[in-house]
Amino acid sequence: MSIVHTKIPEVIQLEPQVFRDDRGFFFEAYNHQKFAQETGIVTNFVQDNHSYSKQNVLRGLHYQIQQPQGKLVRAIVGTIFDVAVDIRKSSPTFGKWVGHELSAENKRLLWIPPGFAHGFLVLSEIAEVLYKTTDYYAPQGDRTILWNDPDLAIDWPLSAPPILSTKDEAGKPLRTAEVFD
Ligand SMILES: Cc1cn([C@H]2C[C@H](O)[C@@H](COP(=O)(O)OP(=O)(O)O[C@H]3O[C@@H](C)C(=O)[C@@H](O)[C@H]3O)O2)c(=O)[nH]c1=O
Repeated sequence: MSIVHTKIPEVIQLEPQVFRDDRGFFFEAYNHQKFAQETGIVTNFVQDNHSYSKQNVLRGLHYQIQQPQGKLVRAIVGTIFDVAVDIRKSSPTFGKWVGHELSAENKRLLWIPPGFAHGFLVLSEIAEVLYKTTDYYAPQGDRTILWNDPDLAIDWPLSAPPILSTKDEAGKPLRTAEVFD
């Protein structure tokens, strides 16, 4: 597994070693010990999420103000543009974002620590996304930051207007959103 610290160093891109043979391929999508050794982060994942989305679906930018979740995200079908936004007020990278392409093809994973908002845009015809989380779903603390907040200026690689949930259409700009200290 190779790891790359993104331009927000706590957000880490991981690329597993893929073993290919005549049958197909094999790789360890997650290994608790190796993840801890290579990233220095000891995680305790408690939930696995799986979503299916059509092209141009944009989910996000989501976080839980209570029970903040770290997320380890990958696409097992298709391609997504996966985005993490630092929403920790005391952080030198507060309000900054990183976006990385994750696909069934490149098999990359993105580690998004607690304290970040997360979202993704589906670039392929469909995408299935799997992600592990370090805390449970807690709907009362569920929050959404507006995907196109001009203060964030996320450069989404859009080819058409995004398909959004009602909740996400009503997201708040970072300026008025509840954030972490
Ligand atoms: C996230 C979540 C949703 N649900 C339910 C609530 C709702 O009825 C339905 C769909 O929920 P949402 O519209 O919030 O799903 P979605 O827009 O896919 O939300 C997800 O987006 C990505 C970007 C994330 O980072 C996740 O943490 C999560 O917020 O699933 C759960 O039961 N458990 C969960 O963990």
